[in-house]
Amino acid sequence: MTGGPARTADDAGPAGPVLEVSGLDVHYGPRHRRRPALRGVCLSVAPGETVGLIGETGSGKSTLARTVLGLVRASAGSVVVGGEDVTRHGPRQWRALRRRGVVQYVFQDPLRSLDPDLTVEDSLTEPLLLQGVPREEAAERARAFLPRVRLHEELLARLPGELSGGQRQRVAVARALVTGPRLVILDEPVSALDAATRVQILEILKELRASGTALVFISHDLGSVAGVSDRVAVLHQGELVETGTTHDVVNHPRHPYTRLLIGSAPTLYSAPADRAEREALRALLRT
Ligand SMILES: Nc1ncnc2c1ncn2[C@@H]1O[C@H](COP(=O)(O)OP(=O)(O)OP(=O)(O)O)[C@@H](O)[C@H]1O
Repeated sequence: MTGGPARTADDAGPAGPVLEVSGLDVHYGPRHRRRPALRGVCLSVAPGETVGLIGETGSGKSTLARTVLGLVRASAGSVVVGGEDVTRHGPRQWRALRRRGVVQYVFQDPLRSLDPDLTVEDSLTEPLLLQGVPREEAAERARAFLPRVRLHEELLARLPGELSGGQRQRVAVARALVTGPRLVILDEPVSALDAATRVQILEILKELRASGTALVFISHDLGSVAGVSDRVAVLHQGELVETGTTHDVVNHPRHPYTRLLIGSAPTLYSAPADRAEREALRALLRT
């Protein structure tokens, strides 16, 4: 970020975007074999908004999530989280940001989001304790959050390994949201779940939208994000090719790749669902 006094995540006004990604380039590999994973990505997320980020495998979705979480370095452009430019943050600054609970995350595999040695209760109270909430109040707030993710109190004493996949993911969602962060990045949170559990988690996410936390919901499947998201952003080969309200993107997709994605989504109505047109769109994308 250039110019103006340095701002921190705590003094950012509530009206400003909670996430502002501008002209983001990310490369992987050694200098002589650098390959671009993201090119010129711009994405803005307002407080309390849910944005679905979709794209097929290898399009750069996880790279974008990991860059926003400070796990991957940007080669160019900027990432501003809660008003704080985090693009050049080092590990120590990131630790401080995570400690303040400005941004949280949920990964596809809940075992990656949860410490296998912490009980459900400890997993839920830990982020609150890190923020300085007294232990008793933290335990109370963790307990009070359980109904919002449809978990029963009797699970509080269990370790992640003693839960079903769906229960684990609900704990991961609760852990990410219990502190009321400004922004939560969910990277394929339902992809590893069976159909019934997927629907349950999607319903929970839909209800949690009212909490005021902004969600970036990443998926290769437009059908999963469409029911939950206010807006949808479409990544194709490292570039954001389309962004719009979910209604507009689903009903009037402008980019051929978006039309292809919609045509491939079995649960969505779409004009180009016809195989011949899909093939024509595929050919267009290859040129
Ligand atoms: N650590 C890494 N080192 C080198 N290349 C990587 C690394 N991580 C990802 N890539 C490459 O960057 C590109 C984008 O990968 P990314 O994982 O962001 O895609 P994605 O859309 O999340 O895919 P998926 O849906 O399969 O998770 C791919 O070409 C991938 O091979």
